[in-house]
Amino acid sequence: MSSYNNSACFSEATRVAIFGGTHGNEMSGVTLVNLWMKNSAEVQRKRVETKPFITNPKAVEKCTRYVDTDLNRAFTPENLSAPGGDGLPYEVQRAQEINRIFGPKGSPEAYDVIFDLHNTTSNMGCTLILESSKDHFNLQMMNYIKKAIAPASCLVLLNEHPLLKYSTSRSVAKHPVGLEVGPQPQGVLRSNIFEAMRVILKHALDFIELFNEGMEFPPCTVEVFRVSERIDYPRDANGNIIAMVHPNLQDGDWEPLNPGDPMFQTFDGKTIHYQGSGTVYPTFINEAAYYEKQQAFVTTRRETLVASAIRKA
Ligand SMILES: CC(=O)N[C@@H](CC(=O)O)C(=O)O
Ligand SMILES: [Zn+2]
Repeated sequence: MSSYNNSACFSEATRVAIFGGTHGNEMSGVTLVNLWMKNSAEVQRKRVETKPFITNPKAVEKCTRYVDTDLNRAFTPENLSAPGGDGLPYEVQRAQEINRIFGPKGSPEAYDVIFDLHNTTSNMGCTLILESSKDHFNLQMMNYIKKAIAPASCLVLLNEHPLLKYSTSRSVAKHPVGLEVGPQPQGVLRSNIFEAMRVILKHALDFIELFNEGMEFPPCTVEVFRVSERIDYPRDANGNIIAMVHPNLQDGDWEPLNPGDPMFQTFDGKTIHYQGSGTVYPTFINEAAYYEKQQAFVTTRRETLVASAIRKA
C-alpha cells in the first residue's frame, strides 16, 4: 500500500541500456562503454540487467561525430519505417537496427531506461537531458542523482521544445536519459570528465535498483532549465560567420544572460549585445559540433517541476 495519495506506478525497470558512441568523437562515453562491454560488473545490479552498447561503431572507428548523418537526429518515424535496406544512409540503417534491439520506440517491448553518454566542448559540467516534463520516473531519478552527488552539482536540461526537440537514440526507451559532460574536446579524454560521468551512472543505477526493490519515492521538486531559443552566429550575406562568442559569455554556461549583456564579438572588435526580453540561462555555448547546425548556443529558462511520488506497480 502506498503512503501517498497520488503515487505514479511504473513496472520494475529491469531492462536498462547504456549507449556510448552515438557521436564517435565523444570519448568519455565511448571509453566507458567499451570498458563495461569487457566487464560489466560495475553497471550490473541485482534486479537490473544493464546492456552497454556502442551505437555508432563506424563513427567511433573514424573518431568522427557521424559517417553519413547525425545518428542522434535519426530516430524519426519516417526513418524507422523507411524501406531501402543497404541503400539507406549508414546511420539510418543503424537507427533501424537499434530500434529493433532496444525498441520498438513507443511500444511496451521497448527498453525501460536508456542512458546515452555524450561529451560537449562547452563548459556545461554535468548535465542530465530530459525530453519530457511529465515523466515522473525520470524526474525522481534526477532528484535522486542531484542529492547523491551534492555538494558537486548536476543540472537538468529539459528539451521538449516543439521545434528544437530532435529524435534521439535514447528516445527508443520508455525513459530516455541523456548525459552530457564537458568541457572535453572532441577526440580527447579528460580524467575529470570521465570520472564525473562514471559517478552519475553509478547513482542512476542505484536509483533504479532501489525502485525495483520497492522503495517508494515521496513527491519532490526538480529545478530544470527548459530549452527556449537557438541563437546562431552573426553571418554575412554569404552565410559566413562574422563574429565569435564574446569573451564574457565564453565558458559562462548556465550563468544568467540579461538583455544588453555582451554576446558576440565581431572580427573587427565590435560587441553585439543580447536583445532578448528577460533573463535567460545560455548553455551549449560554442559547442564544436553545432557550427554545422547554425547554433552558437541555446537559451534556457529556469523552472521548478513537481514530481509525484512513485513506486513499483
Ligand atoms: C554535443 C552533443 O552532441 N550534444 C547532444 C545533446 C543530446 O544528446 O541531446 C546532441 O546534440 O545530440
Ligand atoms: Zn554527442
